[in-house]
Amino acid sequence: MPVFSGIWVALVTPFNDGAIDFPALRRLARHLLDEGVAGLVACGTTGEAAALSKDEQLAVLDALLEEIPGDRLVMGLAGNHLAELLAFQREVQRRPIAGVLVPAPYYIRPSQEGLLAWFGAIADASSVPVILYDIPYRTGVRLELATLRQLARHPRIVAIKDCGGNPETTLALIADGELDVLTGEDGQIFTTLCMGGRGAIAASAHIRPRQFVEMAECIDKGELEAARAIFQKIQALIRLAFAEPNPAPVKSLLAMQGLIRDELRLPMQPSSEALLQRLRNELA
Ligand SMILES: O=C(O)C1=N[C@H](C(=O)O)C[C@H](O)C1
Repeated sequence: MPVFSGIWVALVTPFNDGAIDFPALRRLARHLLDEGVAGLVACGTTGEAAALSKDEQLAVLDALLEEIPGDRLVMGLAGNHLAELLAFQREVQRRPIAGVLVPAPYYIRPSQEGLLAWFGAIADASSVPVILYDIPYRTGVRLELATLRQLARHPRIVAIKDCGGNPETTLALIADGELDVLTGEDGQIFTTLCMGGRGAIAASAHIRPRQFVEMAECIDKGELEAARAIFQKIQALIRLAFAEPNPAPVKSLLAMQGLIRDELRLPMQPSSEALLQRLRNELA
C-alpha cells in the first residue's frame, strides 16, 4: 500500500506587506483540499522556505494544522547545517504531520557516501515518514540510483519526489516498488503516472486542482484517453507556471483569482508584465 499517492500541492506562502498572510494561507489550504487534492506540502521550494526563518516556517505549519488534518500535510525540511536541521526536525515532529520532504544539502556537493550518511541521520531521527527530494538542478548534487536504493531500505524513507531528470532512474525506482515515486516535474505528471508512479508534488496544481486530480484518477482507472485529454488541456498552464522562476507565475495566477496577494520575498521577483498578460489570457 502506498503511503503517498495522488496530487499533492507544493503550497505557496502568501505574503502581505512582507509578512506571512495567515488568513490567505488558511483560505488557500482549505480551498485546495475542498478541490480534492490528496494533500499539501508546506515550506518547500514553492513555499519560499529559503526566505522564511525557522520560526516563520513553524508558524506556517501551525496555522495549516489549525485548518486541515495533519495526515494531509507534509513539511519541507531543508538546510545544510545538520545539527540545526535536526533541531528543527525535532520541533516539526512535535506536530502531527504526514511526513517530511527532505532535499540534499545545497551548495556543498557532497559525495554519495556523504548523502547516505546525511539522509540516514535525518531518517534515524525521524518519527514520521520521509520523502526524499531529488532535485540536482537546485541543490547541485544528484542522488544516484544506487544511493536511492540503499536509502529505500531505511524503514522511515518511504517515497521520493523525483526531479532527477533521468527517466531510467524513475522507471527503475517504480519497478523496485520500494519507494512511492511522486514526480516533482509538473510537465511529467502524465508520463510518470502512466509508468506506474504514485503521484505528484506540483506547484501548478494550485490552479485548476480538480483537473489534476481527475487526470490522476483517470490513469488509476485505466482511462487513458480521458486522462490524455485532461493533460492536454492543462499543459499550457503548466508551461506558463514555470515560464519565470517558481513560484512567481503561480502566485500571480492565484492573485488573479483573488486567493492571495501577488507578493514574493527577495530574491524572487514578481511576474513580468509580459507574462502577466499571458497568464490573464490563460485564466480567461
Ligand atoms: O516546492 C516544490 O516542492 C516544488 N518544486 C519544484 C521546483 O520549483 O523546484 C516544482 C514543483 O512543482 C514543486
